[in-house]
Formats: sequence, C-alpha cells, structure tokens
Amino acid sequence: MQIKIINKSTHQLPAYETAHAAGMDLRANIEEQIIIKPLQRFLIPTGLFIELPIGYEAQIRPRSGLAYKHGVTVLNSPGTIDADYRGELKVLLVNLSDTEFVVNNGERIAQMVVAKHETVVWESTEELSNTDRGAGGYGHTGKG
Ligand SMILES: O=c1ccn([C@H]2C[C@H](O)[C@@H](COP(=O)(O)OP(=O)(O)OP(=O)(O)O)O2)c(=O)[nH]1
Repeated sequence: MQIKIINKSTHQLPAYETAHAAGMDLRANIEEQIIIKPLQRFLIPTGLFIELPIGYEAQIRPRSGLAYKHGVTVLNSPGTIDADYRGELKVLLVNLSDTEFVVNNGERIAQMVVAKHETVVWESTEELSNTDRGAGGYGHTGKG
C-alpha cells in the first residue's frame, strides 16, 4: 500500500525504506544536539508528517541497539500515531542509564511500523461468557 509522507527534515529518506518496507527508522530532526540526562525524557521532532488510511495506525518502537548499548528507549512505547493525525511525528525518548545520552541531527532514534487494526463497535452488556481463566491473571498460574 502507499502512504503519503511529507519530509521536512534535513535528511533524505533512504530508498530501501520508501519501497515495500514494514515501516522505517525515525531520525532526529534537530538544529542543535540534544543531551538527555539520566532519567530525563525528551520529545524529539522527526520532520516527518504522514497520512494514514482509516483502519491503520503507526507504532513508534524503541531500537534495540539504543536500549542495549545506552539504556535509551521510547517512554510511551509503542507510541501511537492515529490515522487522523496530521502533525509532526515525534519520538519520546527516555534515558534509563546513569550517563548522559547525546542525540545528533539525523541520528536514528526509533523505528515506526504501520499496522492494520480492527474497527470495533463496543456492544454494551451485563454478562460475559465463562472461561477457565475467568478473572485470573497477573501470574495466578505460577510464580512468573
Ligand atoms: O510517540 C508519539 C505518540 C503520539 N504522537 C502524536 C500522534 C498521535 O496521533 C498524537 C496523539 O497521541 P496519543 O493519542 O498517544 O495522545 P494522547 O495522550 O491520548 O493525547 P490526545 O488527547 O492528543 O489524543 O500524537 C507522536 O507523534 N508520537
């Protein structure tokens, strides 16, 4: 499927990401370096704007390399981009390490996947069907 995108960032979208991709890496589009201190968060602009069809969402997810090597992740993961959103895509990074993390312009800070979802009609009722699980959860079947 094709999805409209406006790129107002200072960098080009790589060709491998604009053709038949599941999504794309998201890059910081910033005029100056951003320094995220330990346990601080920062909303980072990407310079990208998209028009998703109804019935689709985009999910902003962490990059495993940033999480593993630097303790930096997406705070609201997965961030939800609604189909009717026309603003700039932004990434909410949080630094869970004990050292500062520097973000440079053009750096890949997260990844975005486009996903189809059901459109639901919530049917109000007084009773739900019985199951073996019932209301059990939160590890009720064992330790973990
Ligand atoms: O990581 C994110 C999360 C959201 N958004 C944009 C797109 C999304 O469609 C909009 C609203 O996000 P969300 O529904 O998560 O926000 P909310 O906290 O429920 O506030 P709102 O009242 O604006 O819906 O913000 C981003 O750019 N990045």
